[in-house]
Amino acid sequence: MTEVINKSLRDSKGARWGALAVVSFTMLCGYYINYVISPLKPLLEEYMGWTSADFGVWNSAYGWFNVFFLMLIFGGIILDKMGVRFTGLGAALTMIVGTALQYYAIEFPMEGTILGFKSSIAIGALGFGIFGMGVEIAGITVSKIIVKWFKGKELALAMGLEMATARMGTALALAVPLPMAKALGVNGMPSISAPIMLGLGLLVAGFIAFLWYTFMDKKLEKSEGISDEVSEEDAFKVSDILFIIKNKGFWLIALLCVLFYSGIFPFLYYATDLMINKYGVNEDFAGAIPSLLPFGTIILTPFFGNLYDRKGKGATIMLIGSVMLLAVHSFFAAPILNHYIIAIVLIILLGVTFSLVPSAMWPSVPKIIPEKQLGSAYALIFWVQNWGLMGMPLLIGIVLEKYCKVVDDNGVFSHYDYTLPMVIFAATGLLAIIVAAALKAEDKKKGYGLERPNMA
Ligand SMILES: C[C@H](N)C(=O)N[C@@H](CCCCN)C(=O)O
Repeated sequence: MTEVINKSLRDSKGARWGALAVVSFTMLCGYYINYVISPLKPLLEEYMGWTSADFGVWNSAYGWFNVFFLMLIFGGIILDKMGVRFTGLGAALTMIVGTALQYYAIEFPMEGTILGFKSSIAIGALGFGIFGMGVEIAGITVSKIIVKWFKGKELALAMGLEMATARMGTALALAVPLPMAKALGVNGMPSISAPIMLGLGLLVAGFIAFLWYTFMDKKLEKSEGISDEVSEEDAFKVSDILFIIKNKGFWLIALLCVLFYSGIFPFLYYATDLMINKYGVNEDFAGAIPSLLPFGTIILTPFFGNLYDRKGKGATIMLIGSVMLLAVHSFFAAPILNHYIIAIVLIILLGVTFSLVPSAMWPSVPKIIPEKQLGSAYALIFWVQNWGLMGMPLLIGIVLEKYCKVVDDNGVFSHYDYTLPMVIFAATGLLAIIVAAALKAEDKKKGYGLERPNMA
């Protein structure tokens, strides 16, 4: 007698890792645009008259719509109501529209001001804000997709691999734009918009990849006997938000997330400039040092994810990562430690830190929040995190402009002193330690299972 067993497509290794590869590529394209202007800061100041504060405004715009217009929260609700296919395609399209605006602002600089900002900064920042909305909603959508395919399996490894792939986009963005803008320049004038055009092309490719994923998603649901992407029973209800925000474990993860990521992502916006101003690295190579950070995470995030899947200890991993964040930024702040080799070592250590916390944090959320509320839970965490991603670049930009300009004997600007900004970044590490310790204690009390392996 032959036994017929209906297997979910999730059970096929090829199908689930294939789906992961496709959606991870979409994230890689988005992460490239996240950082594309960071290495261009010196060129933007020299050739387009930007100040550090302009740079800070542009980068903080990433969170404007997510934070003030609650677009991330709406995005999470849409995700739980409409499903991953609709939301993911919408997010990928939004990234393209936002980036087109950024390209326009850089390629066709405008005179005058809008709402007190230089016109080009205002238009470009608007574009970055729209892009930020798209890439964040894409991020929560992809997180939900990974849980859909990998729950009870290699969840943390899969999330680690997705982040690793996305970070290749970050590495590309830190290493390529400056040499590319210079190489494609004409008559000594660099082509600052060219790296953004490259990103636009990548985003279109990312959109096509996600379109491909939607077919895989349909197949998965068919294999599980689901005809409608969101069933009546699973549909999102407003009471779900109340359930999430009443959960102390959720708030501790959200707080740790905003503190930890405020010490990393905004730091990356300024890292190339830090290398030039503090460590005296040549402009042409300065982006290469921070780009080591994502490279390290590409290997280590899946490594720690796999460790979490098999051995557990998620809360401990997050605590160790937070301690390392404080240590690394404190060394960056120390004025006498200014040899570029120290910068390289610190960036590598920051890469380890940046692998530890995310590899344990994101796969821990499904241990605290049920799957049908996951879209909204990830969205709320991203929303809290976006306050930091928005506020921190602005704060650092203003601090640099007001308190960190060093002038030479003739009163001419010579360089930025990065001590104070780095002390601010170190403070995020200190606060993260306190929250990570509280999360570990809460896990012990409530039994979320953060210290237990993910795999059954
Ligand atoms: C910037 C974004 N809000 C974010 O936090 N991204 C995380 C990845 C979160 C999704 C994990 N499946 C990152 O570390 O890049």
